[in-house]
Amino acid sequence: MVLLRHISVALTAAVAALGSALFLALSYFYRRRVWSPRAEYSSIREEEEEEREKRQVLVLGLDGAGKSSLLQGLTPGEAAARRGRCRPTRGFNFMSLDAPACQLDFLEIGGGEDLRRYWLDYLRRTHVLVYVVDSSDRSRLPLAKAELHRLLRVEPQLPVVVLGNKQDKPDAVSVSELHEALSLGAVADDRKLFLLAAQLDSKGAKRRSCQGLDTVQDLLLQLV
Ligand SMILES: Nc1nc2c(ncn2[C@@H]2O[C@H](COP(=O)(O)OP(=O)(O)OP(=O)(O)O)[C@@H](O)[C@H]2O)c(=O)[nH]1
Ligand SMILES: [Mg+2]
Repeated sequence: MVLLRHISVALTAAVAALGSALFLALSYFYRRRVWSPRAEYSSIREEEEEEREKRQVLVLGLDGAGKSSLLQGLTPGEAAARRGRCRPTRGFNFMSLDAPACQLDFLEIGGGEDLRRYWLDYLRRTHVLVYVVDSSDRSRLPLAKAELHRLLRVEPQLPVVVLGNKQDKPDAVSVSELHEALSLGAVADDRKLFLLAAQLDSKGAKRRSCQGLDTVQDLLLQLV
């Protein structure tokens, strides 16, 4: 009887010791995985870096100017096959471009009359404005100018790239005429403002024939 009691006490002690050892091992393991200050610090740093590397490019301009064509032209890979098949944007259109230094997030808001009232809502969150103009749409150049200057008044410091698109069309105005028609000379000297000629729709041809794309991309990477 006494022997049995000794064996039972010994077994209880062994189970208790094993349990404690297991508990200590598990606590140590989870403390290292969950609470390590170094791990927490590095995950915060990673999130911050991810956030810091994103830059938003807002793409605006009247309907039919070529905003979606710009986004398609800049999209690498599969989308290239769909170039030249743009439909009017009924809301917004988004595309990301991974550059070595950062991620460029392009956001196009449709240029139809009903959508233009929303343009201002997106200005404050953006790093660069790309304003696309149909250089051949002569009758609507005054409207394109009025809408551009409305945007410029709201964000006096925002860098702006104006693209004089559809330069392939015979009735397109030249870049200097566009400068005049859009009253770009009246824009404050301290604003970063660029006017580039472009031909963004290649009707299914390769990127090389979409004139202005590489220049636009390089310029944007410098501005953001
Ligand atoms: N000839 C010519 N056509 C172009 C050029 N760029 C765009 N287009 C055409 O113009 C039309 C309108 O282009 P989109 O890119 O859809 O215009 P958008 O500014 O996105 O228009 P919304 O989405 O309606 O605001 C399409 O049929 C394009 O194929 C260009 O450089 N030359
Ligand atoms: Mg569009």
